[in-house]
Amino acid sequence: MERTDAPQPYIRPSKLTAGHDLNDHSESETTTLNDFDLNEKDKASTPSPITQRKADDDRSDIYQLWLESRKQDDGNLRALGHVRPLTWANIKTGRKVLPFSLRLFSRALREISLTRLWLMIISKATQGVIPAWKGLALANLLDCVQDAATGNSIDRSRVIAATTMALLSYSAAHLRTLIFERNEEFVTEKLDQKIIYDYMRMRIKLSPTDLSNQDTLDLLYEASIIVGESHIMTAKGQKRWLSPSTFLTDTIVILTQIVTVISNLSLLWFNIPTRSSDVLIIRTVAFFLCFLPPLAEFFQPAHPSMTKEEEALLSRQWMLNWIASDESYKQEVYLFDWGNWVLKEWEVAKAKTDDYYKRTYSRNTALPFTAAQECIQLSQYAFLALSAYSKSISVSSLTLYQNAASALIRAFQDFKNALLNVLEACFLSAALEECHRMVEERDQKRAGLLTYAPAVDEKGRKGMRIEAKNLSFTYPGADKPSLKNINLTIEPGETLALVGFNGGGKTTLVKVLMGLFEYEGELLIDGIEAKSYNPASLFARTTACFQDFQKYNMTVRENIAVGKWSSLYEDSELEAALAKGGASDVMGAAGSLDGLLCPYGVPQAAKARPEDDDKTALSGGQWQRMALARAFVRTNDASLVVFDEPSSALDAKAEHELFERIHSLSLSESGERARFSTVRKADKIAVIEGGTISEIGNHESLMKLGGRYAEFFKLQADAFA
Ligand SMILES: Nc1ncnc2c1ncn2[C@@H]1O[C@H](COP(=O)(O)OP(=O)(O)OP(=O)(O)O)[C@@H](O)[C@H]1O
Repeated sequence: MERTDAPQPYIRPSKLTAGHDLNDHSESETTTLNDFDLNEKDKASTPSPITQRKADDDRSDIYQLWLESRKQDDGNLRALGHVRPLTWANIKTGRKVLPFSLRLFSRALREISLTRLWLMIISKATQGVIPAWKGLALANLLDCVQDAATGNSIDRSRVIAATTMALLSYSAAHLRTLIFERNEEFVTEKLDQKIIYDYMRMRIKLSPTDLSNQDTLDLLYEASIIVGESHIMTAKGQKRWLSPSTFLTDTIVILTQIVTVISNLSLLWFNIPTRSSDVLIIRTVAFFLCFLPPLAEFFQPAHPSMTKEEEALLSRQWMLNWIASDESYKQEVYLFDWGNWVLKEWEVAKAKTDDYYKRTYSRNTALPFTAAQECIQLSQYAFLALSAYSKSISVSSLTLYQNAASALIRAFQDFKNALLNVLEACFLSAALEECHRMVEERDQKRAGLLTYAPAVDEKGRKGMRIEAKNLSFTYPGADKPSLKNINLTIEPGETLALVGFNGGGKTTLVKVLMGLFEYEGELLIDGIEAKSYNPASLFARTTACFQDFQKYNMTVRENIAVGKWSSLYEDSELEAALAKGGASDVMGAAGSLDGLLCPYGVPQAAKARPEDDDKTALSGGQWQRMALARAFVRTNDASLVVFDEPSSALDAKAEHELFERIHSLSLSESGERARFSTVRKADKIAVIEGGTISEIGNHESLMKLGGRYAEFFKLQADAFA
């Protein structure tokens, strides 16, 4: 990578410190340099959440089919993660979705040898024949017993043959497991791992913009179920977990059950020995009676669906459950004693979600069908008992019939459950395939974009030249823009500090300027529209320490190398970054660069678990220094350096040292005390209020203006006087 040792610009949104009630200032007091208010035309050009959703109508066929699978009879969409019922409409949609789902699985199956796959299919098919074989073997054995009981002569060879067949049939199931089980485990494990790995890769590639689109989030939620990360909600309100191999294993279960059904039906038709002339009647009636109980299953009406409000309350219930059980909430729950409130709120939410279950059970549609099944089953036995009474049927035939009938009922039940699972897996994997497609399509588009290379300007300065013209941004789902008509220029090597009220838009502006969000208006990097660059090439030239940095439960080495993974084993580089972040003492506390850090805060609590024994817990400020080291490790490659509230958890000495280092990066002037003193050294200072720049200039010009900046500066200077 090319290195830049020349001055680099940094954008430093400096937030006003607590203790000054600056939020009391009304918007009307704002001294506005430019008229940044949106006129009607500008408002029209700012994308509203609705126009964003409309644009999603252009989505692919997979997306449309996935959406169709969520449609309910009343026209509303089924809640995410709620099982689709087994209806003809869903089966038809499933058939259309199948080629897309198969694409996902065929990619994963390529990793598995065809021989192994065929072995699995054959072993499962043989499993389907075993119940019929067992039934037949038992019937033959019973025939021998009956002959013996009625005093007929015993044919020894027949008894031996029947016993051997019974033994073989009963041990066949165990033998099949012994021989093929490992292969089945291997195939499903490989399939699961490949799909989960691809899913992780896809999620890693998603940008913050992707993740702020509600439709994408919906797709991701359903995609996360098929990889076993999240659960599905059954019609009875129970949680169930699926795995990627569910699709394969349950498709094979369907095949197995088809074999079971065919083998048992042929057994019933061809192998019930009867002794009288009413053979055909008995066979026909017995045969068709077997179909009735399972058929009744398919005509059960679906459970009612949840309303939006019930769905939201169910999420609230889970959230409250999480607050009660997760240790990260413990401190506040315990100290503020709001555990009882959590329990009470859970009960309130539960009372409302109970309405759904009451509705489900008041319409217990399963009952008449279960009763019908039982009646049919009883009538089968009554019919057969009568046949036996009239000596139309033998004991062995009766047993064979009973075995075959129950095997058929079980097979239909398993067939139905497997079909339900395959159908669900089909829709969920379609959601996953759509996410893959989106990411692939975007990657292809990006391949044709420009690669950013830092230029040297006419004054010999390296770094990015950033120019924003009428830049606006609205968070997807928000009803008003967070940034409105921002106009500013940062020259290479220049420093910009952003100041303003909480919620003014400083972090949002920084993230938009970094290319993390899509925007309206123009953003030029070295004179070229930012959207024309491949974002990865821009990010390779950017470093940042975010306000909401992460604490990784990893080694010190890994915690820093997050900023530049190529330096993972470059000890001197990592140690230099630690020193720049003021975090050298962290290495001392952890023992070495390989010491494990614990993000849970309180060491005793963390060490309550054996796996946490060798971890080092850090203070808030120490974690912030680690995050700074992460940002500093890539400063040599960076043309844009961003610090968003880098000193919020630092003590006064550490803060002073940090800004000294930041200024040495950008060659700014030497510093004074406290936070605003660091801001005054920036080449440009912008005051952000209500998503617009209300003042921009250097410290002297803004002080002379006597506007908002001068007011902020005076307030903080007074606080330190
Ligand atoms: N993910 C989001 N979705 C919708 N709106 C958001 C989101 N994040 C921020 N906002 C809104 O954007 C506005 C600007 O927020 P931003 O975080 O940029 O402010 P800030 O100036 O950095 O505030 P602070 O000083 O408190 O960090 C706020 O009104 C906030 O409600």
